[in-house]
This record gives sequence, structure tokens and C-alpha cells, in this order.
Amino acid sequence: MSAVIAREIDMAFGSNGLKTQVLFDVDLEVASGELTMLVGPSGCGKTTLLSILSGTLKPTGGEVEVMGNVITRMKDSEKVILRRRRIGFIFQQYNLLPALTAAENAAMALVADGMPLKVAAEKARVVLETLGMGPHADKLPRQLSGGQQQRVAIARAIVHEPDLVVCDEPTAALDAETGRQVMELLKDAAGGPGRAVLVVTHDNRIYRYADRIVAMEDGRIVGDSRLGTLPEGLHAH
Ligand SMILES: Nc1ncnc2c1ncn2[C@@H]1O[C@H](COP(=O)(O)OP(=O)(O)OP(=O)(O)O)[C@@H](O)[C@H]1O
Repeated sequence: MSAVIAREIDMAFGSNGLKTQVLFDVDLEVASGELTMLVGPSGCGKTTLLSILSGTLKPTGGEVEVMGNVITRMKDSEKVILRRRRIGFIFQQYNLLPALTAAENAAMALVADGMPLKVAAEKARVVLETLGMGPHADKLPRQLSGGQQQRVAIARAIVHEPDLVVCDEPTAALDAETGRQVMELLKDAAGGPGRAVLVVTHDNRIYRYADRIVAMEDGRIVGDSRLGTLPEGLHAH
């Protein structure tokens, strides 16, 4: 099953005379149960495409379906609810709230959906334990290493059991060994049957964690490991 289906996506920034087109007629399906990596040089449009696929940015053309919902035709208020319930987000800079503990940070998606903080933090604690973070659940972000903070961010992204987890450069701020550990956790904990994980990266050290690699260049998809069309030097395994 496809978690995301994008058809003929165009994206331009700016207006009239100063328009810059950054995505050209992109078609992409992201399968559930797989870790798909979107790779390519800086500025080729990866983050822009990720933002469009997860409903945080509206494309200038084309259509996006997330778990059967055509988000490009949804009202903003409906998209907020869909994102909150069905999508988890992980960023390079963990974006944890400094005044909240690891458990409270990890609980945010549940709290945003109306669950009392105490109950949500207990659920988050269970997820943190699966990520090896049990002993750190009551610490503040500044008391944690980068790798530990990224584990909290993974917990926050999966605590509400979303259908899709999107990650933008999740290992860019981490050393090689910590990046490898974070990817193992992402693949095991975030992945799994029925859930799609979409990772944007240009960190070639983590390409081997992909089930599928999709390559972009200059706003277009130029290769796909599934089709055997990856450019030279890019391999899924
Ligand atoms: N809000 C915006 N307004 C204008 N231009 C933008 C905006 N966001 C992105 N761009 C431009 O769109 C192009 C693609 O940017 P994007 O961040 O998607 O690339 P990327 O492949 O993710 O790059 P990186 O790997 O460096 O993060 C770039 O030329 C960027 O300058």
C-alpha cells in the first residue's frame, strides 16, 4: 500500500517577475512498511518536496494523497489534524522544548490531540524505554547528548503511532557512530509493518539503511533503486 502518492508536483517560490521554479512535474509513491530515502545535492528540492508530501507546504501544481486523503484539496484546519494524528516529524535540530523533560517532549503529539500531560508522558516513557532512553526520561534536553536528544525526537515522532514518519537530515548533526545508532532505531522502532518512513538526506553514510533510494537533481527525480535507475555511485545496500 502507498502511504503517500504525489502526482505532477510543481513548486515555484516568489511571484511574477521573480518566480523561481524548484520542483518540476514530480511523481512519487512512498510505500508503507518501507524506509524510503530521498537523496540529492544541496538545493535540489528535497526539503521542499518533503514539506509538500507532509502537508506543511502547498505546491503550485499537482496533487498529494496521504493515506487516501487528498491533502492538496484540504482546508488548513483539516491538514493540521491529519498531520497531528497520522504523521510524525524528525528534524536535524531535534527541536525539543528546553523546559520540558524527555518524557514530556516525547508526549507532545498526544497532548496536542487532547490527552492530559501526565497520561501522555507515561505513554511516552514506554516508547523512550524501547529506544534505550528509560533512564533519561526525566532529564531536560540540555542534560542529554545529541544522539540522546535525537532519540527523544524519534519517540516524539512515533508516540501517536503515525502512518508516516518524515525525517529531514536526521543524522546531519551527529557523528558517524551516533548517526548509525539513530538510523538503526529509526529503522526498527519507527519502521515496521504498515508504517512508511521517508528520510531526506545527503549523508551517504546512512544510504545502506534504505529499503529504497530515490535520487533528485535540479527539482526532478532522476533515479530510483526500485527501477534500477540510480545514478552511478548511489546504491540501496
Ligand atoms: N521559502 C522559500 N522561498 C524561496 N526559495 C526557496 C524557499 N525554500 C526553498 N527555496 C529554494 O528552493 C530550492 C530547493 O531548496 P530545498 O531546501 O528544498 O533543497 P534541499 O535539496 O533540501 O537542500 P539541502 O540539502 O541543502 O537542505 C533552493 O534553491 C532554495 O533556495
